[in-house]
Amino acid sequence: MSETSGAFATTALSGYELLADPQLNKGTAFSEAERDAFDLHGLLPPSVLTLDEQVSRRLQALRGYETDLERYAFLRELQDTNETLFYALLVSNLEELLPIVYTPTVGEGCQHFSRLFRKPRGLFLSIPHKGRIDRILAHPRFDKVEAIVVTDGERILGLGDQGAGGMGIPIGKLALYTGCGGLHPATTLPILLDVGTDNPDCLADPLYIGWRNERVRGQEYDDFIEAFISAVVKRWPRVLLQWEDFAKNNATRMLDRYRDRLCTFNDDIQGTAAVATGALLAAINVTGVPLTEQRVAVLGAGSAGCGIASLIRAAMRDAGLSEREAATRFFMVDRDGLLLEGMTGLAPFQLPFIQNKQAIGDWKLSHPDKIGLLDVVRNARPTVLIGVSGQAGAFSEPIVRAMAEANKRPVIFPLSNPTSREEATPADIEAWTEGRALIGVGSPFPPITRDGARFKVDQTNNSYIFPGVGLGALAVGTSHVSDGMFMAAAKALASSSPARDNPKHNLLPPVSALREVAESVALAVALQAHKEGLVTDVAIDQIEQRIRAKMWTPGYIPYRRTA
Ligand SMILES: NC(=O)C1=CN([C@@H]2O[C@H](COP(=O)(O)OP(=O)(O)OC[C@H]3O[C@@H](n4cnc5c(N)ncnc54)[C@H](OP(=O)(O)O)[C@@H]3O)[C@@H](O)[C@H]2O)C=CC1
Ligand SMILES: CC(=O)C(=O)O
Ligand SMILES: [Mg+2]
Repeated sequence: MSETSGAFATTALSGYELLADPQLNKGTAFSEAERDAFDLHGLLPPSVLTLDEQVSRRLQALRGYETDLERYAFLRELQDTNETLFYALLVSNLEELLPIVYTPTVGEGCQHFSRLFRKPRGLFLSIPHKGRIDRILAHPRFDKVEAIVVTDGERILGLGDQGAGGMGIPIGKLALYTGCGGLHPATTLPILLDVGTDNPDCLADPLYIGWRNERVRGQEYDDFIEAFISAVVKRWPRVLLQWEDFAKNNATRMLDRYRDRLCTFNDDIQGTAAVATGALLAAINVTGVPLTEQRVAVLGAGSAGCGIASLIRAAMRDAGLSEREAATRFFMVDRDGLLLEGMTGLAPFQLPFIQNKQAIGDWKLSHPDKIGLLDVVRNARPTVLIGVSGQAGAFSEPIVRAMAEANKRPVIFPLSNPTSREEATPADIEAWTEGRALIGVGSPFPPITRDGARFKVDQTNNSYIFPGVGLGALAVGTSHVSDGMFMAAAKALASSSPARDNPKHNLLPPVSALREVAESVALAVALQAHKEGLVTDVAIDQIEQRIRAKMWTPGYIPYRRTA
């Protein structure tokens, strides 16, 4: 264990033990004095490097690999060996490394997790160990934990059930909490709730590292989650807990059940809603079509789709539409077509978004039995088309062309992840709309050509939101995370839109600016929490300073040895 006191840290570890601790290890950057004090001579090559030199060396090695999956494995290994160096490398190369640490490569990382697993990181809590959760969380290593990202691995990006391999996602999300939101790595904890898997490939794989069992469901699942949350709240009463990549039958249910019990939010529902709303508000500055005149079609009426619809609808109400009028503006298309009054089998969280039969009475339909997206676009003439279905290519040419026909500047956001699951590619949308669309994608794509120059389409991903929400909430110790805080985050994001100065510019700041984005989102979120009375012991004029003070910049500090 180590203690940090401003300019130096103390530890009783030495020699191999010190080098084996990723939170303390400096590798070749241990100074001569530290090598003397901690018995490191001989264990390290004699040359002492600076952090910058270590970063250059690792970057060179990283670039030498052939595939992104190899780069992912290399970075994970580095993270588990020397966290300071990992974050120094990440922070100084966000644009290049985010697609590896995060989407799309993290998806492959999850799919290959059983083969890539080397060293422990975070916690695997499995059903057979339900009675031991308190004991597992009690380890002193976790004393400093402030932020948890938890998944049960059932809906990993658009890749479906990855079982225990889903652990890659909380690890990746928390890498952004630190890399972008500045939370100290020792305060973050990724957790995989291993409740089994229904993925036949995992179950049949002799090397699968998870609990080899079909997914536990129903009361047994709920009891396990309850045991987990109770243990978490007991261990860290003020922790921030982010739910990530739960399947749609659990995501909203768990959020509703626990949002008043602890400081918690669901990233796929609320974080995605805020980035989509922020990007839409930014697009409105360009198109000039006010929120009160927008009509929104969403493909995929699951967690993300209904979360997005809910926040945009709240923004419409803020802009002056009545509740009833705002409700008519959404066209949610799921697997069985447009969500329509009278449909059976809808989930409770979908019910607020069903269309009225009368409202579509005069639609001309090519398939009256199942109203698909093309019929919706042709008839409703939406101004905005959002994809969160995980279905590659679902925004077909006729659909995109119909958007272009109905709108001077159609807003088209295929947001599914990873890259292989996007509903359309930016290049196709650009071609099918004659360059008139305002495009946002969930995962990175190569630049398109626009006006004869290379144009990098906005990665409209909740990574623009959750690091700032976590930072803001923790900096002021908010008791809960409210919907108002996500609206504040969306507006803060929109106000940092480069298109505000020049409509030809991007809707969102570049990925390389994610640290600045997190800081401004954090400020907006914390101010909103304060306004809503969710902050009790921080004065409003201290908030900005609190946020800055909370942001850790990767760097080494000297160590002193304790007995
Ligand atoms: N850009 C971003 O920041 C984010 C992107 N996402 C992405 O969005 C996608 C969905 O996530 P999430 O909402 O949590 O997942 P959900 O499973 O909750 O929702 C997806 C919905 O799409 C439906 N669907 C499946 N196939 C079709 C189809 N052919 N046509 C219409 N609807 C279909 C699903 O139905 P069924 O259940 O029957 O299959 C389900 O209702 C994922 O790819 C995810 O990576 C999510 C969060 C953030
Ligand atoms: C980005 C994200 O959270 C997802 O695709 O699930
Ligand atoms: Mg997610």
